[in-house]
Amino acid sequence: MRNSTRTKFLIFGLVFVLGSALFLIWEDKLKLSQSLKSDDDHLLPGNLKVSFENNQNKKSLKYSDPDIGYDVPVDPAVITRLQGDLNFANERIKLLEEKLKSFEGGRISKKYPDVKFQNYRTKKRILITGGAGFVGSHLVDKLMLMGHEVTVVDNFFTGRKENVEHWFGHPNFEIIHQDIVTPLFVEVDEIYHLASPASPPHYMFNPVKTIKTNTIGTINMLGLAKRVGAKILFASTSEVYGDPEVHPQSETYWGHVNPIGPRACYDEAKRVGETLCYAYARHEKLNVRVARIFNTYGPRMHMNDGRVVSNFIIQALRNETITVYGLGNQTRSFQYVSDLVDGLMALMNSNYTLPVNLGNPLEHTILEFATIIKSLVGGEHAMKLTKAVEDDPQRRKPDIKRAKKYLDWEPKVSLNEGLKKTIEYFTIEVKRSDGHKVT
Ligand SMILES: O=C(O)[C@H]1O[C@H](OP(=O)(O)OP(=O)(O)OC[C@H]2O[C@@H](n3ccc(=O)[nH]c3=O)[C@H](O)[C@@H]2O)[C@H](O)[C@@H](O)[C@@H]1O
Repeated sequence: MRNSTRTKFLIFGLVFVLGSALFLIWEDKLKLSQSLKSDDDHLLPGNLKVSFENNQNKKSLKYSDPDIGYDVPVDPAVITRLQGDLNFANERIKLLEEKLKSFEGGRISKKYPDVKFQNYRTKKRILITGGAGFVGSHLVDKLMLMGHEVTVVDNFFTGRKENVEHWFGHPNFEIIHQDIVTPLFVEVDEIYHLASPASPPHYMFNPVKTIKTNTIGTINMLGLAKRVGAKILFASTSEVYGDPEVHPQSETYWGHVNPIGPRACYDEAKRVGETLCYAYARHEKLNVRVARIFNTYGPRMHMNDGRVVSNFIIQALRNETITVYGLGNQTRSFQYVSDLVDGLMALMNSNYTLPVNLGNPLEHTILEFATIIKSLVGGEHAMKLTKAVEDDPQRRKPDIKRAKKYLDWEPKVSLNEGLKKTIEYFTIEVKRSDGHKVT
């Protein structure tokens, strides 16, 4: 009796288990067909394998389980939608992979020029105001290659990020987007204070702003130098000599500036900048350097700078008429940017504290200069004499005896060599700005 009861229980149990299993399978199938009917792909169970089989023009879905195979008829619209979703997902993956690649290229595996190793005693922390500008960015390159820590501060009025972008992400490099008319707090050993618009059209664009940058901005930088005990170099200009009555101009000449003319915002502001430097030097024992920079040219000059070098080269490259202001017998002496950078560094590293002219004494009239550029660019270019510029200095040539004696510096790059490099640079810039592909 006992045994037959046990057997009955066993049979009952077996039937129950089998029944439940069959019910579960039926329920699963029901859910599947409902999910397909509901036309909602989010309900598709994860273990479904989609196989697009054409069976008498009907498409079917299958379980991925190899033991149990169901062919469930499905609406072709669902398959089309699934295919669309799959394509969309693949496109998104491709896009994300490309983004990841560019991110890695830009940040992680970026190649920098080889930078010299400096130990903690020789490595300097250097601030360059206007470091994204034409001269500033070449100075950045030189100091970075020497292995120093360089911080650039620029308001990007005439400076451009692309001038220094090759250093972005380097551990020795930092860039601050700020106008130096607002005080700046950084810990540095040396300051190269170059920030200011420099070409006549740029500095005349907003005269009051040019004055503020060279006065308030300079006070801020001198204050910073005082606070942190840094040495500071102020980028002054040959324009402090105005339209000179002494030729060539030596540092002992006090100049001939019209204090109320259109150039005064720059000339007089730079003169006040120098005055501020020596007031701080006398009263605050600040270690100052003053460079009087003469006409400088080279790659990274602004295309719309309006200066004679960029204007003439661009006009020649575009086969436009070369515009000579006035009679063209005014003179200038042009130095290549790498010579200037060497001079600035030599001055900073010297013990000489009075102003020093940095320029190339080779003097040309503007007409001669136009002819030189025409012959280097090649082709036939018309030349036109246009209205003279107000207060345009008529003669300019640096006396560089001081720089030779105290800095052991003189320019090395010939006009021919420097202009060829500059023309190469502008050839690419002109193509780019005219919408041509640059290879
Ligand atoms: O480097 C210097 O010593 C100072 O002088 C230059 O000012 P400037 O000499 O007037 O420079 P440019 O604008 O290049 O003019 C040079 C001469 O070429 C003439 N010029 C300029 C442009 C042009 O299209 N045609 C032309 O004949 C000007 O009238 C001027 O006589 C710079 O612009 C200043 O930043 C700098 O401080």
